[in-house]
Amino acid sequence: MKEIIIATKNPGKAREFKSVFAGEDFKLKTLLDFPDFPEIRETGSTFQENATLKAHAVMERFNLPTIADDSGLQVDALYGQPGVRSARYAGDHDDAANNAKLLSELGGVPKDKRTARFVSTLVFANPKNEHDLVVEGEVKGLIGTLPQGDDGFGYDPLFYLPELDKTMAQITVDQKNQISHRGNALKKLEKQWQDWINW
Ligand SMILES: O=P(O)(O)OP(=O)(O)OP(=O)(O)OC[C@H]1O[C@@H](n2cnc3c(O)ncnc32)[C@H](O)[C@@H]1O
Ligand SMILES: [Mg+2]
Repeated sequence: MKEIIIATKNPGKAREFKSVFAGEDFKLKTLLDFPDFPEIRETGSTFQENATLKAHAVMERFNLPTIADDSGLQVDALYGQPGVRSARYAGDHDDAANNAKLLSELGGVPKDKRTARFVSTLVFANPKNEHDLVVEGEVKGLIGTLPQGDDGFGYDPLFYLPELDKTMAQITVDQKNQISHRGNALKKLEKQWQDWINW
C-alpha cells in the first residue's frame, strides 16, 4: 500500500491529519510512529521555511512522500507574536505555560482589541517531484480571558470563535477541520496533490 508521512510529533496535529485523510487508499504515518526520529531544529524565520525543513528532513530519511505543517498564532495587539515562535513562546513547548504567558501579555487589553489568527503552512515534498507543493490556511478569532474547553491542543482553549460562541477547544476534531487554519490549508492541498504527485 502507498504510504505518506506527516512530519509531526504533535499528537493534536496528527489526529487532525488522520481524520481528514481517513478512508483514503494509502497509509498515513506520523513521527509518533518513529519515536527515535531526532528533533528537527526549526531554525527558519517563516512558517514556510520551517515546514520545508521538517518535510525535507523526513522525506530524506524515509524516501517517502512527506507533508509537514508549520503553524502558529498571530495576535494583533502583540504585533503578530507569538507567530513562528508559538510552540516555544514561554520556553519549552509547554501549552499551559504558553497560554498563561499569552493571557498575561494581554492583561487589560479589551475584547475588541484581542483579535488574532491561526495560520498554517503545509509543505508536501516527494522524492520523485522536483518542486514542493505549498499551501496556506488561516482562521480569525479573538483571544479569550480564560481557557475554555478540553479538546484540541496548544492555544485552542483561548481561541474564541465568535460565530460559534465557542473556543477551538470546545468543538470536535471534525468541526475544527472544517474551519481551522490547518483544515483550510488541507482543503487547498486536497484539490492539488493527486495531480501533482509522482508515485
Ligand atoms: O513541529 P511539529 O512536530 O509539527 O509540532 P509543533 O507543535 O512543534 O508545531 P509547530 O512547530 O508548527 O508549532 C506550532 C505551535 O503553534 C500552536 N498551534 C498551531 N496550530 C494550533 C492549533 O490548531 N491549535 C492550537 N495551537 C496551535 C501550538 O502552540 C503549536 O505548538
Ligand atoms: Mg515544531
